[in-house]
Amino acid sequence: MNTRWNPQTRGFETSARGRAVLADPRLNRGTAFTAPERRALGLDGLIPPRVLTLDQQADRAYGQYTAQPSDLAKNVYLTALHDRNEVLFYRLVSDHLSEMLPIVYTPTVGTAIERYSNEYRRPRGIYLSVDAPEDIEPALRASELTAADVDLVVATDGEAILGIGDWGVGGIDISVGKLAVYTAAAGIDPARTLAVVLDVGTNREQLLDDPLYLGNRHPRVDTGTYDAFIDAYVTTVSRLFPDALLHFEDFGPANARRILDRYRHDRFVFNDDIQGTGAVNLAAVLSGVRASGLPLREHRVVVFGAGTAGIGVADQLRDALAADGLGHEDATRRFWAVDRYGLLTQDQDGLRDFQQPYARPADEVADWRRDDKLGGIPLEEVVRRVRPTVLIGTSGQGGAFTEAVVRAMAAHADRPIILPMSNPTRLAEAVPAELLDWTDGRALVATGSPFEPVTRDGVTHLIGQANNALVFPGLGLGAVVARATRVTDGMLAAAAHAVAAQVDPTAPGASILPLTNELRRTSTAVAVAVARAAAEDGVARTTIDATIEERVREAMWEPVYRPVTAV
Ligand SMILES: NC(=O)C1=CN([C@@H]2O[C@H](COP(=O)(O)OP(=O)(O)OC[C@H]3O[C@@H](n4cnc5c(N)ncnc54)[C@H](O)[C@@H]3O)[C@@H](O)[C@H]2O)C=CC1
Ligand SMILES: CC(=O)C(=O)O
Ligand SMILES: [Mg+2]
Repeated sequence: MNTRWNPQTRGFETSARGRAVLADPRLNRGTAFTAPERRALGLDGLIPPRVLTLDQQADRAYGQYTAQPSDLAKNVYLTALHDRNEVLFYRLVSDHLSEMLPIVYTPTVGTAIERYSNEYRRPRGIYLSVDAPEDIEPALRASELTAADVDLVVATDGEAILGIGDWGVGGIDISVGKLAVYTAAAGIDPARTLAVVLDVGTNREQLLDDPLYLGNRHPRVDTGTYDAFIDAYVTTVSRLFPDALLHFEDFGPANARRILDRYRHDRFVFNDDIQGTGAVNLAAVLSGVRASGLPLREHRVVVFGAGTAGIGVADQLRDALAADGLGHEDATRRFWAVDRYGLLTQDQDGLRDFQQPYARPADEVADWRRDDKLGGIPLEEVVRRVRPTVLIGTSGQGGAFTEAVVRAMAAHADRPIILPMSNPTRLAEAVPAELLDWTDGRALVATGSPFEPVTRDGVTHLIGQANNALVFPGLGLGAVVARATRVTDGMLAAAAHAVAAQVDPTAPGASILPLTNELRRTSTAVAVAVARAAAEDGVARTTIDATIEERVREAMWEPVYRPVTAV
């Protein structure tokens, strides 16, 4: 049995017949198969006689979806639909993007990952095991995709899923969820993508003890074994699919930065938590700066949670402050990074290499209040001393931006920019309604997971989602259209500026980021900006000219049925 996409006819050709057609989610259109198609594909009698349109199917599916009793059940329903009929799945998600994004993505994808081995129905993606590195190539080849067929591979090692930690093989659902967002938000062709989990074990006892756990039942491997496995993955996937962008997701803090730095200069790789998050945060701050009126170079930034995302965020923002006239050194000194033992200071043991640039000299903070239980200078003291204008949360610590912290900040900032970016929802450092209350409606807020608008004093404040989902889909699309060979800092900065340019944050209650129901428009703008930046940085393999916007739109896959020809 053989199925292939014919780019000339823009349709599928398949030797599959009967139930095999219905079992392939790329080909299957269920009750929408027409009478001639049913005859040609051996489907007569296998489907009820009425032929429905995609619109009718989408209506029915929406009814089934809304009847599900919980968010997790909705996620399971959509996963099953995805496995059954890919076009219908994307049609449904695209039609109800704001409603369904929280189900296929944060927060519910977090629950789905925690429940992976219990809710498992059928496989999706590619499962690579550290115990069988020799199987990397055969597993990738089993996708039946050839060198020119793959645009994007999203891989996780499952160690730092959102803010919920190590979930081992269940992490595959974050790769699947990110790909669903790539397609729904930016029209990345789902047939040209692969979701991967790099199963290197898990340190979560609960999983190791669970007889149903589906991943490798051993602790995470040592660094040497890990690095060799990652290298085998990167090398093999780049050889088999030389044009594919390798997206890394939710790696742990000991590995994420190291792996990115190892490959970013000579491979087509992207770490979403470092680079995508950095870009969306920069967009939120640029937009907040417009609303506040205080020039970028005058801002002071506290980052709470100095891990993969937090320092990724700091690095891109630091470069923007530097470019706004401060220079690298002075810009770096505008940052105070707080982690689990309080403010990062140069005399602290155990700082990670990527944290070190932001550690403050010990003598500068010698008289700041320390908290002995914490083992350092707490967030509240940092805020009182620093008087920040921007406060960013990437700690995974729900509620960490307390009333005292926020009021201390608001005492010295007219329009405090406060971004609780941690996911899922329950781990947000603060919720928008409280932030607006504690700041008398002055705070400029965006959050990692979705929140409802907040109305106070007659003003409705729309809450933008400071989530890398505003960046990575368009970044991927722009990189694919430009046929880029690297993801450069220029491409990330261009993405951030493009996102910020989508909104007018100056109106009362306006969101500082584009809303998710406009995600497709945002992704288009990001893709155009990224393609142009790729050309400027000399990493594009096509000419980028005035037609780029049209080319980006044309490249976007739409959820409509394509012809299926029996061969
Ligand atoms: N909105 C967005 O687009 C994104 C949000 N995130 C969120 O950021 C959070 C962190 O993710 P990663 O950076 O990937 O994880 P990570 O594990 O690399 O970093 C978390 C950091 O928080 C620190 N931390 C832990 N407890 C703390 C405490 N009590 N006080 C201060 N710091 C503490 C850890 O030591 C670590 O440095 C997660 O909740 C994740 O969902 C991550 C990526 C994108
Ligand atoms: C959004 C995302 O990438 C995270 O929370 O890890
Ligand atoms: Mg992530």
